[in-house]
Amino acid sequence: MESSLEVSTSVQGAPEQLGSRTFKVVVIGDSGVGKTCLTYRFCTGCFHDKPEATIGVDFRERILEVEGERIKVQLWDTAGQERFRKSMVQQYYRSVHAVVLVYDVSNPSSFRSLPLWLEECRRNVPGQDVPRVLVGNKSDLVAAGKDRRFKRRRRASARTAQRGATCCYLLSSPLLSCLLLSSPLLSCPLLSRRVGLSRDGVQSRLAQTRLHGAQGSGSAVQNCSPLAAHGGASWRLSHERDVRCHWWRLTCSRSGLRIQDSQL
Ligand SMILES: Nc1nc2c(ncn2[C@@H]2O[C@H](COP(=O)(O)OP(=O)(O)OP(=O)(O)O)[C@@H](O)[C@H]2O)c(=O)[nH]1
Repeated sequence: MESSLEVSTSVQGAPEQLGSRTFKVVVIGDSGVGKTCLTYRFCTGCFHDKPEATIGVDFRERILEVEGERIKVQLWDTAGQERFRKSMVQQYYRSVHAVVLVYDVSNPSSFRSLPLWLEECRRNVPGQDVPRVLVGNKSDLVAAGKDRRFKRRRRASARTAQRGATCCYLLSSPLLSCLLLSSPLLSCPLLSRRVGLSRDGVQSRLAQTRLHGAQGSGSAVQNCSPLAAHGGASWRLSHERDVRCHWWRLTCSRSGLRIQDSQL
């Protein structure tokens, strides 16, 4: 198994602290959906020009400040190809704090695979309802709003995924909100406009965000996302069985990260 470690503290300029808490986040999804690019970008602030297929797992880390505390986010970028995962899968999920599921918005088959990935999660973290975040990557490959065929396909596959992903979180904790809304994203003018907040504003909203209720307990829907500030759109936290999923479509390209929201 090959692995590498890329540590970045530069994005927020926070020096690593001895004894800071570590959060393990596993990133899963079909091969080629962009897991390496996404995690690399998050940790280094740069786009990975020539990523190779991940063998086993690559580790990347970044220090973030959440509610006044410096925490270490350790991303496990796992191989999408079955032959490169093999018997390691159990290790990936050991003591995991959150799982990020990635699909490629231009590749419906990567979307249809989501229930299988969720099933893998369930098998490996039995009895634990870990937060799961769904990311649709490569939205640059779909001319938004123009390709009707794709939209129809996406709606159909979204319904399928919804059935499989009945317990999907989005922005399910301050940690994950920070993870996705941290400085590389906020430096993107489009997102700043959408959020309608300065970075400090976002951070302070995140500080007010609380994960409501524990795993699986009744209804836990809360208006919490900083994105709620944009145009009155209601972004909600949920882990109710039949609650609709909220999605981000995220583009990680050479020119930066771009984010679009949509509600299924
Ligand atoms: N157009 C576009 N291409 C992307 C984006 N993100 C990644 N890619 C490309 O998608 C290809 C696969 O990216 P990876 O990050 O290696 O995919 P992966 O999911 O880590 O793949 P495995 O390691 O095999 O599991 C590369 O050629 C990337 O340049 C994106 O947002 N837009």
